[in-house]
Amino acid sequence: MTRKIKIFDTTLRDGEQTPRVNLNSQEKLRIAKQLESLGVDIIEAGFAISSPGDFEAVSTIAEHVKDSTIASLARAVKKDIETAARALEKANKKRIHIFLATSPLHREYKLKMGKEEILEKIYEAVKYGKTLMDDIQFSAEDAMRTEPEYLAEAYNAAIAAGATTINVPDTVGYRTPTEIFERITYLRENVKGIDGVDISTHCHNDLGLAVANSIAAVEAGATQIECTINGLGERAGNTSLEEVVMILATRKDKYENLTTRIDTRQIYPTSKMVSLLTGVATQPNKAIVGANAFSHESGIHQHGVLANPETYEIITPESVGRDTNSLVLGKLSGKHAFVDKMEKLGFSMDNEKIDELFAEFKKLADKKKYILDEDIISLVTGDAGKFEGRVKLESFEITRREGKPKAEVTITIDNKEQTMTAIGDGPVDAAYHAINNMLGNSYDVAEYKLDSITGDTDAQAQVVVIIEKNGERHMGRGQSTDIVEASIIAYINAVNRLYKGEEND
Ligand SMILES: CC(=O)SCCNC(=O)CCNC(=O)[C@H](O)C(C)(C)COP(=O)(O)OP(=O)(O)OC[C@H]1O[C@@H](n2cnc3c(N)ncnc32)[C@H](O)[C@@H]1OP(=O)(O)O
Ligand SMILES: CC(C)C(=O)C(=O)O
Repeated sequence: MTRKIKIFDTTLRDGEQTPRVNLNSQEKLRIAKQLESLGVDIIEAGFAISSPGDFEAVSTIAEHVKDSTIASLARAVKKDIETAARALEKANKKRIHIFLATSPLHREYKLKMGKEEILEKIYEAVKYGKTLMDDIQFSAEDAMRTEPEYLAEAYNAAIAAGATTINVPDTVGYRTPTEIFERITYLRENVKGIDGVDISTHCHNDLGLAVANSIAAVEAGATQIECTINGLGERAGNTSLEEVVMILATRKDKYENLTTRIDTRQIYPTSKMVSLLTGVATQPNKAIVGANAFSHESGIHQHGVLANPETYEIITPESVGRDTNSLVLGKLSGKHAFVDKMEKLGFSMDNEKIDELFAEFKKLADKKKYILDEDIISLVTGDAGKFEGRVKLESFEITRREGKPKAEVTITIDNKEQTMTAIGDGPVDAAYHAINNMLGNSYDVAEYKLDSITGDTDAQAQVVVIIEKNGERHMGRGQSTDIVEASIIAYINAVNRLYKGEEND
């Protein structure tokens, strides 16, 4: 009998808990739309009570993404649950994800609650959630370090109150696959009504076992996997979506009865988009989506692959959306080829947006010989990341004076144009000095990261800058074929986000 495995993506919630990652609601919406095209069953869009920005992101996604169920996290607290329900009001399919920790450490030191009090809180919270919507998921935080008998009681309470999914997180990534298998088996044998609900797994990667542990949970009967694109998440991250999905898809001999709704051809574009928008690059040797995942360097391997790719490849690049011989676009390409490429990469948008992006594409094609898939993904991503703020770059010029770079930068601040020159240790440093002089402020650049989006010397660069003021950090991103321009755009983007944050305070 076929068993459908639901994919619950938490890139926008646990993934956003990755240190330094901070997405605005338009960026989150762009990712959510892509997750919908990917075929994700449930998108955890955020933690609505945590900030006005997260509330806005959850409600925007609820309004615009209709195929996937949209979920918001909530503590076992009435105001969290109410806020989650309000943010989800416009969703076609919605879920509140209520959590409460159950392990001895969390009970004693964090919650300062006894066992009975926790069981009551679980029951009350889920019961209250049920008055607001039908689909309620309950997670026992730190389940895998909780006494098995008590954990079963916690899930008994959640199911008795009406939970439709019970999630069994390995919150600190402590367990091994055998232990996960045994724990899920134990719960299946000891929790009342468990056959009528989905059993979910949520594994962290502290010991590098998140993917293996998720698969072990599924082998023991779990029907939902919680995961993130590129394995993003708190500390060492979560189960990576691309890896668990491709394990189930590739090992059909072993998992012939398990299916997911994921369109695997959307995996690579989604991974690239998330990496560009979050500013977190994937390591080259990352399974499935890393730059080297389908590269063959050594002679014996190359010989084998030329004779038959299956000698050294268990997955085809095409099956995960890494088209090796796809149509190359350039400055002479027309709109049909452009739209065709966008569709193949899983992006659907209205005609007005396509016209806008096509114009951007032509400008880029004037600067670059070939436009690769990564360039198209970055065009769409860059568009989502655009942030119209108080400060705008008009022009800049870099020259050298007495051996040092000199930047002349023109910006508008609240529509008033200003020009300033400054000298620096390098061209970026000089440009930042000039901008700071015009802003009348100097921000600490806590981080500056430069990545190339594609190869070649005419490649697009992505710069991520994090600036700091009064202990608060603001991330900005810029993309251009010119690294100084990308750096200036990223800095101005970060300043605009800082200003926006101050307006909201
Ligand atoms: C395992 C996970 O990933 S859980 C999700 C983690 N994600 C986040 O924490 C990001 C978003 N969090 C936030 O924005 C804030 O922590 C908020 C808005 C939720 C709460 O902020 P604050 O009210 O300032 O509380 P703070 O974060 O300092 O402490 C958490 C409080 O919630 C309590 N708490 C923690 N988990 C739960 C829970 N599941 N149910 C009920 N109460 C809880 C803690 O005991 C503490 O209570 P106290 O204030 O009475 O001591
Ligand atoms: C809220 C829960 C599911 C969580 O993120 C964890 O336990 O890691």
